[in-house]
Amino acid sequence: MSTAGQVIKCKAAVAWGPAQPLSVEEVEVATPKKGEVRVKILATGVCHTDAYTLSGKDPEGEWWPIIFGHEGGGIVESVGEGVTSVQPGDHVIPLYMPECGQCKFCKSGKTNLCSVVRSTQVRGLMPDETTRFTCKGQKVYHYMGCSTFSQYTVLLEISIAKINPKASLDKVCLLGCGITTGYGAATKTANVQPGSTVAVFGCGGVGLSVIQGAAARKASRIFAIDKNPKKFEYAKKLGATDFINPDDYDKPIQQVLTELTDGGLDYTFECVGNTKLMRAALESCHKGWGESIIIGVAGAGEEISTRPFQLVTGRVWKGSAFGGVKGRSELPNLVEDYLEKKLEIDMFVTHQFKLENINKAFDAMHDGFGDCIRAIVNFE
Ligand SMILES: NC(=O)C1=CN([C@@H]2O[C@H](COP(=O)(O)OP(=O)(O)OC[C@H]3O[C@@H](n4cnc5c(N)ncnc54)[C@H](OP(=O)(O)O)[C@@H]3O)[C@@H](O)[C@H]2O)C=CC1
Ligand SMILES: N[C@@H](CCC(=O)N[C@@H](CSC=O)C(=O)NCC(=O)O)C(=O)O
Ligand SMILES: [Zn+2]
Ligand SMILES: [Zn+2]
Repeated sequence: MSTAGQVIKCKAAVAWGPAQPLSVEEVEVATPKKGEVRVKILATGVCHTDAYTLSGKDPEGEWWPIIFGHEGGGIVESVGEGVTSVQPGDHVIPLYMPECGQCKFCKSGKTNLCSVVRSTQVRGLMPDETTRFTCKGQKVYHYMGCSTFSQYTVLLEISIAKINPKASLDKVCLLGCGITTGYGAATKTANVQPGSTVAVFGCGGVGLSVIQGAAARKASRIFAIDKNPKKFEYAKKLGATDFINPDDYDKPIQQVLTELTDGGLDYTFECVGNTKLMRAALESCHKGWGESIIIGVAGAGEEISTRPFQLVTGRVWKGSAFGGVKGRSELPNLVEDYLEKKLEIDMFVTHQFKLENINKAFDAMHDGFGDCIRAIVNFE
């Protein structure tokens, strides 16, 4: 029976305040307005950025109660007025980085940072300054324009990538953030060249995806750097050639790496969110041309530093959001790569939970034993 045109009551994990466990509640999900789409979420990954904002330390995340989640996969349930690019039944990935195709950023051809709705999205609102969720009579805020920790969510049409329905949503949901971010950072932001040398600081879901991207670009040496040696098993399978635990050395990691690579690396990537490691990653780059890409999200108020001489002498510091990938036009190609077995995703799914146990998914992510790359919440 169609639910189009009706308010849907369903389950969602609601965050009522910072640093509290999520609470699975019945929520009401309003009908999609003009340019909006209501999506039934089948699976969602849990990303460190969800935990970061839940911790209360995200300067852009002060809106409670809120429904987190931004790494989902689902099926279109109904569409609002004027929506033409998707229809009920389409398989989709929500995008925290929209692609409107019209704004200054989209038209520049230089960036994926579509900014047309950012001012409302970071305040947990739809562009009309309202939300589509209520719970216990209270307004509930959206998160990163996605809110995938809900059985149903409302998204903007420009925040949806339509994908091949042959792909399992409980795998390709990871393209909604972690895998696309790392893979894109290597293949788009850095544009790693064949034969080059690469070092990846932090081998979680994001860093491992950088490794996969660097291997796809036929880098000659790929250093996997992590304090947790269990991550090296995954790194090796994805193409890393060298494995370094900084705790095994009594000198700075940048010195270790420059000595091992005749002066430094062509590309380095920081995939932890640690500002000291960001400096180490920059200073591990080769003089004259080495590029360091910051991907990790650092804590509020933290700043990066280095001697300006590091830049004067030709090292380049860059950042990457969502891997520089334009979600609507480029993400569906990654799904095709997955279906053609050119892109590994399955290996990243190390833990699965039902929505009722979503807090255990956060625990798994934080457990520190190194056996969780990505925890998935399955809704069905
Ligand atoms: N820019 C963007 O668009 C995006 C950014 N992010 C950010 O990227 C970062 C990485 O995400 P994700 O891969 O999911 O995170 P993980 O925590 O899964 O991975 C980080 C890895 O780095 C290890 N580590 C921690 N400290 C060090 C250190 N000093 N030296 C070497 N290794 C270290 C961790 O080990 P251990 O587990 O033992 O702590 C872990 O294995 C996060 O900050 C996240 O918020 C995520 C998605 C998009
Ligand atoms: N709000 C935080 C910064 C959060 C951040 O850097 N987000 C990344 C995506 S992280 C995904 O897991 C991003 O792409 N940001 C681009 C944007 O426009 O928000 C803070 O203020 O520190
Ligand atoms: Zn994320
Ligand atoms: Zn745009």
